[in-house]
Amino acid sequence: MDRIRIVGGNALNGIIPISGAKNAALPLMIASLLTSDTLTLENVPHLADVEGLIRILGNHGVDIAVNGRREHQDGSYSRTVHFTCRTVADTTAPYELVSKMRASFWVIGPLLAREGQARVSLPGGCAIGTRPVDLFIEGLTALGAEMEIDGGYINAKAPKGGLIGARYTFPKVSVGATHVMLMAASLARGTTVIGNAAREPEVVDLANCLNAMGAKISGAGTSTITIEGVTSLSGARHRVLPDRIETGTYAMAVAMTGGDVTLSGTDITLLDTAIEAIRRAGAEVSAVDGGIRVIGHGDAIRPVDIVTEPFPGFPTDLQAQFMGLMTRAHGVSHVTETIFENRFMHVQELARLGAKITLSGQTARIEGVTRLRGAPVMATDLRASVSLVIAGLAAEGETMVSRVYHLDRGFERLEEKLTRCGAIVERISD
Ligand SMILES: CC(=O)N[C@H]1[C@@H](OP(=O)(O)OP(=O)(O)OC[C@H]2O[C@@H](n3ccc(=O)[nH]c3=O)[C@H](O)[C@@H]2O)O[C@H](CO)[C@@H](O)[C@@H]1O
Ligand SMILES: C=C(OP(=O)(O)O)C(=O)O
Repeated sequence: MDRIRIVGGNALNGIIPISGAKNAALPLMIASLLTSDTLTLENVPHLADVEGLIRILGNHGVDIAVNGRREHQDGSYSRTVHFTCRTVADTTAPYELVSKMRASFWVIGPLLAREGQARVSLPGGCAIGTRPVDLFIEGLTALGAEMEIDGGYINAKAPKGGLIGARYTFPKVSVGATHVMLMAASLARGTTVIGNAAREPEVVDLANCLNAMGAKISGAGTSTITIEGVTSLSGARHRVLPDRIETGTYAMAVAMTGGDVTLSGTDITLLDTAIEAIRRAGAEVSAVDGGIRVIGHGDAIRPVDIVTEPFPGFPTDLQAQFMGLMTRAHGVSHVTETIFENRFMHVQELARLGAKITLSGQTARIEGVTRLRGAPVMATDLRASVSLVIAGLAAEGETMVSRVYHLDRGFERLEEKLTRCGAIVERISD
């Protein structure tokens, strides 16, 4: 199993190219199930989750052609992938595949809309909470589907003639359930109005792509989304939006190690709340042509309290990384997690590096320390693992991160990107 070895203490200087967003690419890829034409996606990141979903879509009958990568001067490369699902080969998404990645459960929306039925295993994904699927069941039921749980699977059946547009208001904001409702309602008869929809940029990206395919969606990015159903969707070409979580992660790394880094190919407006928190912590962050410039001052980090919330609030997917940053702040800060009930697995691992963190319910109290010391640590989930990497970059001596398969789900060429900016980071394959 691969490990990542980090020797901390170097400031980061240079350019880090930001990849296409994992959390946008996954629903966009799934949208290819809605049409018999080709959906072409540009800027698709090369990640374990994307490769996993390619296998899952293949099982449903999607032909996939990957165009070679093109290296750019800043070290970035773009991958264009063509997805064609002439006919759906199988409406079952089996446990062996779906249990590895939560987002693969979302195939339930397009399968139900296009084929009138789906049998999809209950999902897996990061162990950060119970992560139920009640909102998907309620939402699709509102569109007229019969939903039944049987042997660890959801059996979904559309009424004769297909799904029917309806008004449905989510009792709680869910990114995944909003994605699924957008895809399902696009091919329903009549108009659907979704209340309390997720407003994340990845939802807007999916809506834009579906509209390019012929859907009639308005209001994405607000809490009320209206979808006028159409009888069929066509192919389209769409560019996956930049990864705001990767952007925020590297910005926090620079804030922690010090240095001057341009994050290229990204957009500051995707993560206003996180940028504001990083600025309050003492780093200088500005929009520059084609990206964001971050100047960190390493030893002069100020304590900042944050609370995770659905977009546009502080993203839960940056909570662990921000806690890493706060471990070296001058003073006490508080990090409150409101989205997932078990997203503090990084706390005990950060403690191995010398961090002083105490937990009380959903709030962590972090007492900044003057220095962290390298140690062996274990990745427990995707974002927790990268928080250990950035803490390792700022720690004295060697940090060895094990179980890096978590990291490979969501961070493309992490060692390479950091090494190019002066960090000592290497992958050790045992
Ligand atoms: C692949 C992807 O895009 N994953 C992101 C997506 O996950 P995901 O779409 O799974 O997260 P949700 O927005 O659905 O979850 C938000 C909250 O709603 C709850 N919930 C959700 C569905 C449901 O049927 N019932 C229910 O109670 C969840 O347990 C959680 O407490 O949004 C999360 C919140 O921004 C991010 O952390 C994940 O990185
Ligand atoms: C939690 C995440 O992914 P997933 O929803 O696939 O578990 C994540 O991207 O941080």
